[in-house]
Amino acid sequence: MNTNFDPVAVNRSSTNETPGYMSGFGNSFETEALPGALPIGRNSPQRCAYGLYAEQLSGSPFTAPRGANERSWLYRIRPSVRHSGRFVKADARLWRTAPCLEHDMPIAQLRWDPTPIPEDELTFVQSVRTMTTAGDAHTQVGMAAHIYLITKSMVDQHFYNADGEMLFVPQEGSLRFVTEFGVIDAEPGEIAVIPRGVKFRVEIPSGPARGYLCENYGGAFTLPERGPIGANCLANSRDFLTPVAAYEDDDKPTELFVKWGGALWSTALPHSPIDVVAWHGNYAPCKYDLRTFSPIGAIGFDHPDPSIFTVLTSPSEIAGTANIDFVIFPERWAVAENTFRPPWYHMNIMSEFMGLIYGVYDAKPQGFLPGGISLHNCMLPHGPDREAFDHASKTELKPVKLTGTMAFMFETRFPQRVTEYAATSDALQDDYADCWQGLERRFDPTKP
Ligand SMILES: O=C(O)Cc1cc(O)ccc1O
Ligand SMILES: [Fe+2]
Repeated sequence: MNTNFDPVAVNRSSTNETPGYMSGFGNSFETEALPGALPIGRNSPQRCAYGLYAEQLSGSPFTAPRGANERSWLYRIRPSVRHSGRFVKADARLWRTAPCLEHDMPIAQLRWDPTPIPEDELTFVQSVRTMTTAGDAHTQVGMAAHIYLITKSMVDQHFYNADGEMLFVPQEGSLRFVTEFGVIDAEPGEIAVIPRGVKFRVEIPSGPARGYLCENYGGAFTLPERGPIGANCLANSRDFLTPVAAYEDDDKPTELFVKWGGALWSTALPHSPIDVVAWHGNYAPCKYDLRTFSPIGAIGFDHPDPSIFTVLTSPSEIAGTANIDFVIFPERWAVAENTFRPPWYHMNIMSEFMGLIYGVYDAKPQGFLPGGISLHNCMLPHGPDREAFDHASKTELKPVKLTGTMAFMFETRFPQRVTEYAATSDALQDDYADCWQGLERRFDPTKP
């Protein structure tokens, strides 16, 4: 895995296997896999080229303000309505949807070890295990945080999620998303965002894969405002990559799974739904290399709020109060003078689900492992463990580079409820809160 950003190593272009990407975030893209497949100057001609059907996929209400209005036009071999018409309930296994009140976990700071990848054959849909849920999918607010442990590619199977948009954070093994819009390859260090309603299958070209998944029931992820930072840095639009059109003309029957209303359903399709020959619009999947994030930080003193590391935000109706912030802690220099450099001790209204993709997280040098999880819910105190406190209080404050590290946070305004699976998982650490027990009294009124 390449933990350092090397622009040459970033796969932005075509390979023999995947047709390539277009650069930009939320652009009005247009792409066609056959010349002339895309109607010019109109969306819905009387007859589409090549006998294609025109279909609109909207991710926002038609009348959403322009900046939040998302839709694409797809030109496909068969319209999406060509399913069997009958949906049957499928086994959602450990995939849960908010509100999920199955477990009444006592309030606590929680931490899980990485969950080993099982031996059994598990496709993406079978492999999702929900750790936390927040809000209510039925009212399109909140989120769920899952892990996935995939050991088998989806073959003649596809999936779409009507309940939410999906933000994939690969931690081990790469994922190939064969989507209606084109093909995305994402490796650890990269993320992929699949909007609500987009059909796809997940393949594992390099073997078993483990990672994190945020299911966003609320407003679509978008770039945060930069405010006084200006027009550059943090996540730059051009580093988001959306696939060019690529289609399958395949009449093999396929099973289509749909997550809808908090349940998993399945129906039969007589053909591959990856049959979009051309598309245009601003509602499309994308990937982003987290190593292209340009962090802004304290170059004087003090420790800024972690919102400076926001990659994507899912807004709520209240300005500045995110449904979800996706925040990363990438490689960076720590240079602040006369400063306790790791995160301060804190209690926050937002609830923090953290994962580690690789390396060491500065506030938790022990016990928070790549593939592991910590959960610091609304108003539950947390901060550096004893070891991190001691080190940061005594260390010489010369410039230090935090290298080879990538932690992240799904931070939501809603308290996160722990699922039965998460609460009973062997990976749950029973001694996590002890990491702060060694923080003894240091007060001495005679020593200012
Ligand atoms: O709790 C954490 O480790 C995440 C975090 C990091 C930081 O730099 C400031 C606040 C915060 O919640
Ligand atoms: Fe925190």
